Amino acid sequence: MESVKRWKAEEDAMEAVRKAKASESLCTKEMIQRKEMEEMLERKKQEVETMKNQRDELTKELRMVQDQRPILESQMVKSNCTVKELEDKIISAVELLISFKEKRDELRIEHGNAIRKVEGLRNLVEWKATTRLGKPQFFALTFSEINDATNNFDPSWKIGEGSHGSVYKGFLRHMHVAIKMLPSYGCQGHLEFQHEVEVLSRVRHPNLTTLIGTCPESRSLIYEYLKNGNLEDCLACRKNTSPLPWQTRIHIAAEICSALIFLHSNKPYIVHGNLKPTNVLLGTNFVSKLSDLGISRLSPQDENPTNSSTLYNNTNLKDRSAYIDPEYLKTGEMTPKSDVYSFGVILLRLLTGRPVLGIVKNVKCALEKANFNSVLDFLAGEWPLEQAKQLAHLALRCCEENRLNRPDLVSDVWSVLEPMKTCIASASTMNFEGASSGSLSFCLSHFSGSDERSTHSCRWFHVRSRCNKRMVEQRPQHFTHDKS
Ligand SMILES: Nc1ncnc2c1ncn2[C@@H]1O[C@H](COP(=O)(O)OP(=O)(O)OP(=O)(O)O)[C@@H](O)[C@H]1O
Repeated sequence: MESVKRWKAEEDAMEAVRKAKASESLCTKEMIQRKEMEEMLERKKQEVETMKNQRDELTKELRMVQDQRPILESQMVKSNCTVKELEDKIISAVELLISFKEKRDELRIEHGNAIRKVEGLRNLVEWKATTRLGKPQFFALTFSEINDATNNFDPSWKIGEGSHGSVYKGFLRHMHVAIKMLPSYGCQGHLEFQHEVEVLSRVRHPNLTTLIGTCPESRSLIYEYLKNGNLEDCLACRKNTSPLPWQTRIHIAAEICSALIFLHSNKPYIVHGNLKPTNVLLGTNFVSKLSDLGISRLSPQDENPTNSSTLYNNTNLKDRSAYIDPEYLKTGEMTPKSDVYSFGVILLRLLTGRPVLGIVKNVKCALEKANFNSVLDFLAGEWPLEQAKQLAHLALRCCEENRLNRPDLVSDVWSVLEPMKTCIASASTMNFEGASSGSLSFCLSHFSGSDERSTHSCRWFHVRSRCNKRMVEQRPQHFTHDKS
């Protein structure tokens, strides 16, 4: 019994020791956990501290920014105002510039027209003076004068070479002249040559190149010098020439027509007979004058203009024949209607600027297909389409194979060209301030076939001129451009 009690007591003691050990290890574990928790807590505290610091700094910065905000906002308002002011200034400066450019263009055109008028009047006065005196002043010059005038025929003074010889620029008796050196006499005698030249020198018109004199010794003819070269070079923009505006082209067509009417109305009539763009010379402000009048009679080689191939290659020859009246080629008979044919081809060249070969066919085709715009020379600016078409139809009538179907220069051609020419001139001087797209269509709808054609076309051209200003701005002005 005793032993049982002791065993039980030992058992209890062992159980108590076990429990004590278990609670000791639990306590150790808890202490470790507590330590870890305390460390974590410490770390979190530090993090919170750092975040607090950052928050404080950010709050400080935010406050500073908030303090600056009204200042920045007022600065922004100020700069917006300045930008607006500058924009307004730029807009008004651009408007001013555009109006200055428009004014400048108007003045240039006015200036050009005024100079044209003066030139025309001067030529008229000269012509009247010479016809009143009965005989124009005509010089017979010596070879030595011609030699001096051309700086001993300096090759750099040579300005052209045609089928009738070379042309030199010269300075003679204080004048710029063009000296044409014709080939040898052939069958023509000295007196005959002199007589022929004197007859030619009496034919004077503002749109005919004036023959000033002759040098029978060297068989040369002395003409006034036209500083803007020939129409062919201008249409092809050779030698750095700028494209001719459509207004100038219409002027040129009218001037050629006027010179031809003058020649044809002579008794007996005079036929130019060699009309082509190289024989249309352009002087100051692009006033045009026909050259080479009667030259075929002075040149032994040229019975038929298509035969004189000495100086020409095949292409040139073909181009030349494109201006020749087909009836003349068939019959050998040259009449004023032969000039009308050549004039028609020149008019087509002025309108289209295209090569002469096939030009009649091309324009006919374009008109038939209602595609005329595609053949117009856009380099000339914005053509007035209806008027350009009217001119194209007229030109095609001039180019009729049958002479009898070709129009009359006075009643059919001049009657169309003259009002157009006048309108272009008046458009530049008229102060048609109310021009707008509305007035443009008004003028368009009233132009053709009206009794008031002249008035309407004046307005029309004026409006059209204004519409063309943008293009004109990008073009050097022919009216004032000195190309000598
Ligand atoms: N009076 C002039 N003023 C300025 N240049 C001129 C003058 N006469 C002729 N020229 C220039 O010389 C070139 C040659 O003229 P020319 O009349 O001899 O030959 P063309 O007209 O070319 O051909 P063709 O002999 O078949 O008529 C002209 O195209 C022109 O450029």
